[in-house]
Amino acid sequence: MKNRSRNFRSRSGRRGTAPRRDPMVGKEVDVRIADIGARGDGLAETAAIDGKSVLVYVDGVLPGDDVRVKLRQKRGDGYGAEVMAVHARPKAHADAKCPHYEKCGGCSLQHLPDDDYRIWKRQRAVQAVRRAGISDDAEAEMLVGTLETSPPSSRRRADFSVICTQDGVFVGYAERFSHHIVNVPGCAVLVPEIVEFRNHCQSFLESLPRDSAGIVKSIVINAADNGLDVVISASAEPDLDMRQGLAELADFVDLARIAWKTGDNPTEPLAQRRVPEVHFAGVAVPVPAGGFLQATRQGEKALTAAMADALAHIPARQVIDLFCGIGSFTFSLALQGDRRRVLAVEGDDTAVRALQYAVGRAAAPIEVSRRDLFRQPLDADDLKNADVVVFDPPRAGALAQCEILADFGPEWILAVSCNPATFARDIRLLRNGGYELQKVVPVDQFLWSAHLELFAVLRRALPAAA
Ligand SMILES: C[S@@+](CC[C@H](N)C(=O)[O-])C[C@H]1O[C@@H](n2cnc3c(N)ncnc32)[C@H](O)[C@@H]1O
Repeated sequence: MKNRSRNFRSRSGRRGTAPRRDPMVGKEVDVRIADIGARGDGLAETAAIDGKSVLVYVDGVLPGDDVRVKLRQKRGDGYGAEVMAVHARPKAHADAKCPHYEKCGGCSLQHLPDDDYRIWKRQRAVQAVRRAGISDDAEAEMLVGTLETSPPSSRRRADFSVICTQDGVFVGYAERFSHHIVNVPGCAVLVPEIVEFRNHCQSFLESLPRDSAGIVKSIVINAADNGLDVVISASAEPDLDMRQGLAELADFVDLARIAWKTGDNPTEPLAQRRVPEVHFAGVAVPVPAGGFLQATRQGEKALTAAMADALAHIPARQVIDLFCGIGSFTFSLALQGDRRRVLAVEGDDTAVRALQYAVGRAAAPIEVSRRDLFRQPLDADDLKNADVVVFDPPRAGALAQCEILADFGPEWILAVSCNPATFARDIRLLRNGGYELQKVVPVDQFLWSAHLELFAVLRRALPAAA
């Protein structure tokens, strides 16, 4: 038989064999949605070419929906699919809350009725607890508290992609099923100041010649307590018109600061009208350009309150706050309730400097240390005087640190996580090292999306008395 696979030249110039087209891709099949998966898609099954069952991930559906879908692309162990026709919807879908819902890929779960959404999100926490090794369903259910949800119009950080072409200027989020960017002038999750600034920004870029506007690639905006802090990332340095235009825009909308970043170069402030600041436990902390903030003030408050609640029952003098950022938790750990000494550890230099500055001004009992906790986690000696360790790592989790905590950690650990998968892995490690998971609080700062924050209290089981 003739071999139909075409020879082609790869980018490296070497000859290879073109990947064979997957015969399932493009196929239309009828499915019934069984469940909502971890990323918020409806889950269904269909028969593959070999007759075996494969998973189908469908956007914008509810369990029980009967739909005809087109398989679009291979996705992990199954196929991503798009609804072509609805045969039956036993349960009504909720009306979208955002005018951009149909196009924008940002918050894909607006079609879930409110109660179903809250139950689904809380169940993500219950599943993470099960994956951490607690196989008893009733026990996992009992450990997980009520979902703390941030309201619409409360997200204080936006990371917009920007595309300026002859077709127009787009400042927003990736469209569903595509790399196109959709403008979001009425985004329902961001704080109104950010939405308003996005709209001004789009108009400003539209007023420029396209090749001049075309260097802008993304805009990161943090709503600090005293105004917006904006970082524009671009492929080239700004020309004079761009600099002047952005400085005027900063004036017009009363931005705290606007800065420019070309490639990997350091960020250059274009206009600073005041230093952007946030307050933690009453202490003003300068926000580094593009620095990390908890996504909503309400989410930060819920996490801090859960921490204070746990600490009310823990006699702690010495606390270690790992992956502390600019101190969202550090100041309340040190200054609220019993005054405690805190060692705050963070890898990012700009965050460390901002925190050190605020600690100095507040004369707080906090020592700040810069350290890469992936490569050089705290060891047994570093941990020996701590009563409590708090950690809040990025999405990758705190594997290296948890391996050491499992053997040498203090009696109490308070864990925060923005990724249920790495949360489950890290908590399992700690449980294997002798910690008992006592409580989990799910915190929803990313309304109508699949993202979830988790707070957990762990206590080292004491050896039984002889
Ligand atoms: C989820 S944020 C939490 C920050 C802080 N706890 C808060 O709530 O604002 C994770 C933090 O870990 C820091 N980080 C990331 N990788 C790190 C590493 N390898 N070592 C130390 N810190 C790191 C980031 O800079 C960031 O500040």
